[in-house]
Amino acid sequence: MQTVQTQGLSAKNVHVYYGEKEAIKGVSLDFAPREVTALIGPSGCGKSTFLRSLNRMNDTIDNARVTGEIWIDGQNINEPGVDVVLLRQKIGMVWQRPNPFHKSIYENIAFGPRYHGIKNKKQLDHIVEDCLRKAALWDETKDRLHNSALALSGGQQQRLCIARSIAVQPKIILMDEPASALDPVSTAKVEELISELKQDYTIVIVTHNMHQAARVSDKTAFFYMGKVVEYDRTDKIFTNPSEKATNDYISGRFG
Ligand SMILES: Nc1ncnc2c1ncn2[C@@H]1O[C@H](COP(=O)(O)OP(=O)(O)OP(=O)(O)O)[C@@H](O)[C@H]1O
Repeated sequence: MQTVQTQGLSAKNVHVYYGEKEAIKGVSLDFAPREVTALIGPSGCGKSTFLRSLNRMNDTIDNARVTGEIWIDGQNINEPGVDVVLLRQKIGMVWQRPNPFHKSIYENIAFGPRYHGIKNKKQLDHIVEDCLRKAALWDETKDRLHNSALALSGGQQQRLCIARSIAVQPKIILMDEPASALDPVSTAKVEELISELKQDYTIVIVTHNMHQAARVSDKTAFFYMGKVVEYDRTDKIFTNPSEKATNDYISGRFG
C-alpha cells in the first residue's frame, strides 16, 4: 500500500459523481492538525458532498461514486479494504440537525466507547463526564444523566452530539452547518465550543454564515460549482481575497 506522511488530513484530486452528474470536480485540500477550516460557497456548490467524502459517508448514498485520494495517518481511505467503522472513529461527524439517539444522555456518550470495547463502568462514567465537560454541557446535565436526551433543548442536543462525537477519541471532526438550526445563544455556545475543541482536534466545518466562518475558522475554502476557487487564511479570504468570485460571494453579490 502506498503511504504518505501527513500529520493532518489531505484530499488529492477528489471527484464525486451522482450518477452521471459530477458534483465535485477535482478538489485537493490539506487540513492542518488543530486548525478549523471552513468550507463556504453558494447553495449546491458541493460543500456537503465534499465534506462527506472525507469520512466515506458518500458510501451510504446509492448513486454516489468518489474518485481520488483522502489521506489520514499515512493511509488513503479510498483504498479497498479500509475498515469504515474504524475510519469513522477517527473522523467523526456532526450534522446540521441534532440527532441524539433515543436513549439517555449517558447512553448517548457511552454507546461509542462501549461499541469499541470499553465495558468498565468507572471508565465509562469518566468518559461521559469528560466529554460532557468538554462540550460545556456537564453543569446542565450532571443531575439528569439518565433522562432521555430528547428532553434537552435543540442547542443542548447539538452539544450532546458533539460530546458523543469526541467520546470515541477522533482526530478529526466534520461539521455540516452544525449551528444553522439553533437560536443565537445556542449558536454562540457551539461556536465557543469549536474554538475550544480545536486545541485537540482538526475541524472541518461547512457553514452558510460568513460571520461564523470568520469567527471560528483559521482557514477558509471557497467552493463554487464543484471546485475550490480559493483556499487561504480566513483573515485573508475575508479582507483581501485574491479571486473576484470570492470577493463577490463574501460581499453578498451572489449566493
Ligand atoms: N444524493 C444526491 N443525488 C443526486 N445529486 C445530489 C445528491 N446530493 C447532492 N446532489 C447534488 O450535488 C450538488 C452539490 O450538492 P451539495 O449538497 O453537496 O451542495 P452544498 O454546497 O452543500 O449545498 P447547500 O449549501 O445547499 O447545502 C448539487 O447540485 C446537488 O443537487
